[in-house]
Amino acid sequence: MGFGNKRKRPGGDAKRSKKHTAPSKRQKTNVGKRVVGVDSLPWKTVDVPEMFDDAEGFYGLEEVQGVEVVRDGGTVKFVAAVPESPQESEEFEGFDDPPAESESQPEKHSPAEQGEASAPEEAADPEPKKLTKAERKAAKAQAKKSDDIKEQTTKDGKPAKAADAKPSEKKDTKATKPSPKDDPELETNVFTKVPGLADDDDDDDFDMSEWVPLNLSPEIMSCIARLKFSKPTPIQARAIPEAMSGHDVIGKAATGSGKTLAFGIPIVEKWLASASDKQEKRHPIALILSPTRELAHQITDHLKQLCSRLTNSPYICSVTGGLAVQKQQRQLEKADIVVGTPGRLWEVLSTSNALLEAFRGIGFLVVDEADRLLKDGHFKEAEEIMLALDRTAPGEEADEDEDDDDDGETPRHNRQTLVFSATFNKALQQKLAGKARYNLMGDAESLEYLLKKLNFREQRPKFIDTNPVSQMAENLKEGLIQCGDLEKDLYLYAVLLLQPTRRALVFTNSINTVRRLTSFLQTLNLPAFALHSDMEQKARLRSLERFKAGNPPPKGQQHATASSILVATDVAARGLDIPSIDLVIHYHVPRSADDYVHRSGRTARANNAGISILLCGPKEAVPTQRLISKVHATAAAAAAAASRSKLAASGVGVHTVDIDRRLVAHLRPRVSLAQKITETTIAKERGSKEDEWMRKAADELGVDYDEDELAQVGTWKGRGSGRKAREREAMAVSKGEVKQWRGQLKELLSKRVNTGVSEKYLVGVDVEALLNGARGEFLGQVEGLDI
Ligand SMILES: Nc1ncnc2c1ncn2[C@@H]1O[C@H](COP(=O)(O)OP(=O)(O)OP(=O)(O)O)[C@@H](O)[C@H]1O
Repeated sequence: MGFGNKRKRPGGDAKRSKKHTAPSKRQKTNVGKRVVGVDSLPWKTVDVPEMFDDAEGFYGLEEVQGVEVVRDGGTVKFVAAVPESPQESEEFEGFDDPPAESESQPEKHSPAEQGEASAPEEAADPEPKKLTKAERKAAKAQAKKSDDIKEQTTKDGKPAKAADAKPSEKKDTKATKPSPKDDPELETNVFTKVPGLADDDDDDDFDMSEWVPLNLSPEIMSCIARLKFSKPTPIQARAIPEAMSGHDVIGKAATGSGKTLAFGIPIVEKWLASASDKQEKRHPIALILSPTRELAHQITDHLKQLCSRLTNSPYICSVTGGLAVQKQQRQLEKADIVVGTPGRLWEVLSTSNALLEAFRGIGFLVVDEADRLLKDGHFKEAEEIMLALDRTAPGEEADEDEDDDDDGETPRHNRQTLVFSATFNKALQQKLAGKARYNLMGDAESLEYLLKKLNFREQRPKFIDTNPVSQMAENLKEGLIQCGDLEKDLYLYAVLLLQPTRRALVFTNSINTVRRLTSFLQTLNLPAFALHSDMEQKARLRSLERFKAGNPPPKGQQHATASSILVATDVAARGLDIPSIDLVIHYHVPRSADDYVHRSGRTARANNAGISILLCGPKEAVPTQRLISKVHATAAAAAAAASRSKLAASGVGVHTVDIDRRLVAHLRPRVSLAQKITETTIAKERGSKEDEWMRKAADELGVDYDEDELAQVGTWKGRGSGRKAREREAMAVSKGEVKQWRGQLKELLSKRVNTGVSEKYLVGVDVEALLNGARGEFLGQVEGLDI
């Protein structure tokens, strides 16, 4: 019996009470009943029945079992069937004050509640835990270093202070426990497990020696061994020790280079150190700000994976828009690590002084994708959060130096601030690196000024730049296809068809183009899914699920196509870590060099190879040229300076991909039909929506709706009139005609494309080889583009 998901209607409870009042026999005999507050009911996240289930009731929806709804005068009260225990065995004795939340809420770190794989302490296996070989090895490697750890000093000669005493000195290494199951909480389960995550036994002989210099606790070493990460990435190797020594850190590293764990590991280490000290309710230890919802969920998931073998693990939750607020409020009350988007976080935090007060005590404030988060539409809420964290609570004594915020003195708070991105504005980089005057009081528009708002604890945060020469991932190959402005659909289709990929990500600059291209590719029988900010959150998450679920094409398949394609706006450009994306296509040239870096960075992650292809029309030639020179300027200069270097030998930057033009021409009939079908379908949908809107408007105005008259009004000749005219034309196409086109397209798609040269059929083109310099037929030249 489940009822009362988060969409329960006010007033609907009394009616439901009839349906749900009778507890089962088993409940009557085995459970104690008590009155509890609605927020104290043991809500459980509704599981997703199937991946693509359309049913209501997941993504943030919750249900509760064994609850009676009883009317008490004018109020409705909830009698929860709570499991009987020595402390909780009292029979229901009538209405009383609701018991404290802790009595009826699942345990703070219970796996069922958190979706963590770790077991609650009371449910611990009575058998002593056996360590895997890797765990033993990790612990041994760490023990070898323990003397050094004890004597560890900071550069200043002071004793190391972050994670002040190592958890390893305080905790029993045998406490670590392998985690048996996946996270059942769908909202944080959007991203698949880290590939290569092995069963415990496979950890045997896993060499962790390269992690030893970081002086991590045996628990964390064991967690990392489980993830099969044999060595820290450069940003991890440099940022983790600084953060663990208590410093503020600004970290810059290429896309896909492991920045999440660079801040995640120090946070979990500190939590482990403090968790062993305290029994009472803890304050949250870290607040992590992310610019997009998907990234917030991904970070949450990544940190949960890291902690998945800890017996006692931090409660990690995400707080983002598009999902149930009440659930997030409840989660925030017991969270140790919170990952969220600024808008929703501020919405929830600003309504509760208690929450705000709790968050004032955080040990870490992390700003991921800082350059985006501190710009765009996010800054206002991010600033509110930062100000609120530093503000004295109402009724609290104001500190004497209250105006510290602005005078550059040490701020009152005691948190560390960790700021990460693959891209920072150049002038700021120079300042952070100490090459220019360092003054975080720059003009109000600049990132420099916004960083000032972060109120670093230290005058000079540690700036770590692991990719000063090239911002692009090392194994990324970049190509450019020059084509006519109206031929982009054709070349997009050609690349997707010719280049075998497991997952391809197509970026556009507009939501309308995402809609059109998704429909266009689907019409061509390609598995395309849309992602943009105008979609409902549930649909966004589902698109990502579907994108990830695509299967690789069968081996030896002649017409190799991408197994799944995501068509997205820049909402997918930052941070998303989806395994096996091997191709990124920029359908539109990105608006900025940084956008290009981040978009391209969705492939070639964690040392994997990947290809980024830019489709460039004549009108885009100039911005493209600028963009490329900006992205590759430093690398080109470095290559020129050391002309015998490998980099110079292989050439720097973007190469033109010369695809055989005749091959592409053979695809034209398919593309033309698919374009006609798509445009007609979209125009009809839009038309009927507009029609409906006009009807309603006319209704409200009390005037007659005259379709013909309104159609006349729409025949103006101004801006957008061409599109309107095309739309009208498309709307006039009969259903029969569309059906006929579909039939023709089906016929074409069922046949292999004969390239006209004797028996030669269209087969995959090795774009990678083309990028390496093997030349196909020249595709066409765009004036003025000389790359
Ligand atoms: N030490 C490591 N060894 C191997 N893989 C790692 C290591 N650390 C992290 N990874 C993996 O690398 C991938 C990229 O990590 P992450 O998402 O943190 O990158 P990022 O630097 O934040 O990228 P972006 O700039 O795009 O946000 C993830 O799949 C992660 O699991």
